[in-house]
Amino acid sequence: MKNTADITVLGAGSYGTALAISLASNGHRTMLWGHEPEHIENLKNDKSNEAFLPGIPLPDLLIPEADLATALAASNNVLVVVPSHVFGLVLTQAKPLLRKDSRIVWATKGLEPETGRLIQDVAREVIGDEFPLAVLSGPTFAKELAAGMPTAISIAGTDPQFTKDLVELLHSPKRLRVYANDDFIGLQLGGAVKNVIAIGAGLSDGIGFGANARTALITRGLVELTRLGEALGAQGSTFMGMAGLGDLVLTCTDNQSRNRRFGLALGKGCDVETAQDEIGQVVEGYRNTKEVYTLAKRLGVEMPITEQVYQVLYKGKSPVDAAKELLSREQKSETSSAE
Ligand SMILES: NC(=O)C1=CN([C@@H]2O[C@H](COP(=O)(O)OP(=O)(O)OC[C@H]3O[C@@H](n4cnc5c(N)ncnc54)[C@H](OP(=O)(O)O)[C@@H]3O)[C@@H](O)[C@H]2O)C=CC1
Ligand SMILES: O=C(CO)COP(=O)(O)O
Repeated sequence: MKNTADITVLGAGSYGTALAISLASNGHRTMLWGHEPEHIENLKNDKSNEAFLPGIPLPDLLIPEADLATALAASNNVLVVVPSHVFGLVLTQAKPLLRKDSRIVWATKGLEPETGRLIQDVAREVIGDEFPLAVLSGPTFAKELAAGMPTAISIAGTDPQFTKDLVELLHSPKRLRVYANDDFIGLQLGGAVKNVIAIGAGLSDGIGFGANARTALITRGLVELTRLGEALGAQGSTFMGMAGLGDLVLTCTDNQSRNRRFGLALGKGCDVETAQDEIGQVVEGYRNTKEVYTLAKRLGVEMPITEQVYQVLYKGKSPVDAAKELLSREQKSETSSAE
């Protein structure tokens, strides 16, 4: 009993801890693995994750664990919640320690560094095709989820039984509503592209533009996401749900979003490094912008907002010049399928 769990969470940052708290609060024994033994010791001693979610108590059923082998032996359900740029690395470390019956779900939002591949492709390359896979995606700030505030999320995967079991584990009538979805690609892509648009919204607000500009960015950002998603085989309707519109509205409008805060700082004249240091947690959109831009170019999909955010982050363009370029684009119909 001591070393078994209903689910193991890999990644003891803000979101991994929040999901582990949520699972444990549902009455499930949940092991939470983190790669820094000192951090895990602090979790055990403080009975909270003061570094990432200060003041929020860890339920008794949440067991912090520093040993990856112990964590992976404890349960066949493995929820990976590390930043996208280390997802492949963590899964590679996990691979020889996985059980034969392991099932892998991730809440990571992003694409593979440099190539812009979906996380599912990274997972398949590392562990092969035999393990059931799933993804969680949607508008879920870690702090609110951890505090038990009402939240909704979507889930999709390759194996209906795994998806059903995950809904059972995660769903709570008091705190977390989980929607099953059959668009595995769409859910992954939504979580990555919204990071880029949230930076764009932050840039716009940082410059001093108002609600009109922010809302236009959300609306046209949704069009960009849908266009890229359909080119990848996702269903357009997915993006009207939690993993599209939901996460875009959340992260483009609320300063809990690190991507939005990053854009805000840049819009006010801060440099990339200082803005990242001040946030002190992962800003997925910084890398994701390059990845989404690369993917869109490869597929020949027009993504003008992404293109301008890319120019600001990687080509030294000023946020004001980027905004001017977006505004001065040629007139077009709102519903045209091309740009
Ligand atoms: N926070 C949120 O509200 C939400 C986050 N997400 C997604 O969840 C993912 C994780 O983000 P989040 O928890 O917020 O990020 P944080 O920055 O809060 O935490 C990241 C965690 O990953 C750890 N980590 C870094 N490198 C490695 C590694 N090589 N091996 C193991 N662990 C590592 C960090 O450890 P260390 O501190 O030692 O570097 C840290 O504990 C991201 O893809 C994010 O987009 C999705 C929805 C909501
Ligand atoms: O994905 C998130 C909420 O759904 C978290 O957003 P940030 O990574 O921008 O903080």
